[in-house]
Amino acid sequence: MTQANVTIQPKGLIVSCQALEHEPLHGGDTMAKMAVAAKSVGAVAIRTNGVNDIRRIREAVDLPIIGLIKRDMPGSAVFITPTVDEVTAIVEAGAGIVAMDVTDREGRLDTVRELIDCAHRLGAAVMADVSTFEEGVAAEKLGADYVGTTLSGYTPYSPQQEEPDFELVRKLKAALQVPVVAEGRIWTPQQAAEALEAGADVVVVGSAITRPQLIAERFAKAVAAAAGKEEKQ
Ligand SMILES: CC(=O)N[C@H](C=O)[C@@H](O)[C@H](O)[C@H](O)COP(=O)(O)O
Repeated sequence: MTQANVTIQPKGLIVSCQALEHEPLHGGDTMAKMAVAAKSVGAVAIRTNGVNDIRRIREAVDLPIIGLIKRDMPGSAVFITPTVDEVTAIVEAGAGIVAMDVTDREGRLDTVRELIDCAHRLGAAVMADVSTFEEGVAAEKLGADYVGTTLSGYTPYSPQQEEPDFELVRKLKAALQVPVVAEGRIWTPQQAAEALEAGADVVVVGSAITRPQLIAERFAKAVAAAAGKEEKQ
């Protein structure tokens, strides 16, 4: 798959290496090390947040980088690459693909074209993070090079579920020309494989690989539940 100057090997695994400021792995070269680990097992690209991690990962691995900047904007629910300032910073830091919110909130679909055009002018491709089928269709029309299911479950009007949204993957694949990225709540290798069966061109896995506190939490909860059961017996 070639968009702008970037190629992502189809049917591959993309590892999202992200740690926000409040997370234990934030800072330094920890996410770059995660990216090295991902590359060592054949990951075809890395998705990451923030200028520091984009730069460090750019130096550490020669894989395509999907960059984003999460920024809270006062009075807005949009937080993934909200403005052209972030688009510019992401490309300058070395990402070849810019991920951004392309949801139907706060008139975003009317204003996001400026961000998409900006990324393209700078020579980068665009991954649209959407939450519904309609947003995916709109994203392709607006010029996005990839459409990902990233935000399904994170807008109030999209399905709120614990499982990945494979139904959205299926519907997008049937309607779009651009590659469809399955992303969000993929926790097991089986689910990653299922994403491809649903029609995804590539699969992004994040927390299940790179957020140890969330991985550990699942074990801790299972152990606590089992301990509770034993006590009752
Ligand atoms: C909703 C949102 O903010 N998603 C973010 C987008 O970049 C990341 O926090 C996720 O880790 C990423 O989408 C991968 O998903 P998961 O970690 O579920 O595999």
